[in-house]
Amino acid sequence: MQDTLIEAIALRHAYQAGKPVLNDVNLAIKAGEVVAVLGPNGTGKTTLIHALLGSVAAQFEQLTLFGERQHGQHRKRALQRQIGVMMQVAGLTANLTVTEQLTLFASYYGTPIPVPELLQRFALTELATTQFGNLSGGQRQRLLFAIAVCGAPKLVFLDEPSLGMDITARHLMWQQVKWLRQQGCGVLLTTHYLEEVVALADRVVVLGHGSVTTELSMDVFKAQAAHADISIEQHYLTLIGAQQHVDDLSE
Ligand SMILES: Nc1ncnc2c1ncn2[C@@H]1O[C@H](COP(=O)(O)OP(=O)(O)OP(=O)(O)O)[C@@H](O)[C@H]1O
Repeated sequence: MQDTLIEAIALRHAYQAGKPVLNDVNLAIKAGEVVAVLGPNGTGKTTLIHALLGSVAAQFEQLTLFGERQHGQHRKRALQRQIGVMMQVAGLTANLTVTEQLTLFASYYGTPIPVPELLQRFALTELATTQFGNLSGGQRQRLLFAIAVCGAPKLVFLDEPSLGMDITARHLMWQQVKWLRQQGCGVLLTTHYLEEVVALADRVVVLGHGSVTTELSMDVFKAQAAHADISIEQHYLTLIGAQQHVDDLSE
């Protein structure tokens, strides 16, 4: 049986009293598994990652991280180090070069991935001496992804990692996610690109207004679409209850 890396039961969070963003969300990620968390804008995907990391004060019935029960917001440093995180908003020092950034972040870990390997894996070799402030949006995303995995984590949270990436960079990112999975890493991926979900995910979790509305394996997701003779995109729109809305707009 695969190891469960993280398991949350009845995760709840509200930024403002009386306005819950996460409502009793259950989520588990196993070693070597890519779980795509999907849902329309504002349904709580980023908040879910913050809640798991303890960067917001979420409540839960139970949260287990690498087999250890967690209490409140605190996460032990030793456990945090085993998690790689790439969030949508991440500021890095503008005047440090790509190599300097990677060297700095890798130095926080005991057995990091060597910087030359990171440069090569994330197609950053030609940008090695470029300062962060002079990188394009997609190049910054590649660097942020490399930083997220530089400590050879067991679990990775990727919040819309391919935002702004060109097609080549996106495919390169996919290869690296597949490589992480081969290493036994568990991956939580949020994305609005369904082709990415089909290429990478083993399991799909759909959030609607902060609750899990659908959870199914990628095989079942694809089979349901094939059975209904509709595209993956149409199937997803049906699952989130938006197909009728799209049909109405196109009439
Ligand atoms: N720091 C905050 N303070 C107050 N409300 C917040 C905060 N961050 C997010 N929210 C609200 O919480 C809800 C969920 O936001 P979240 O960013 O988790 O959604 P998301 O599913 O990741 O969206 P997207 O697909 O647009 O990235 C939204 O209504 C958002 O306005």
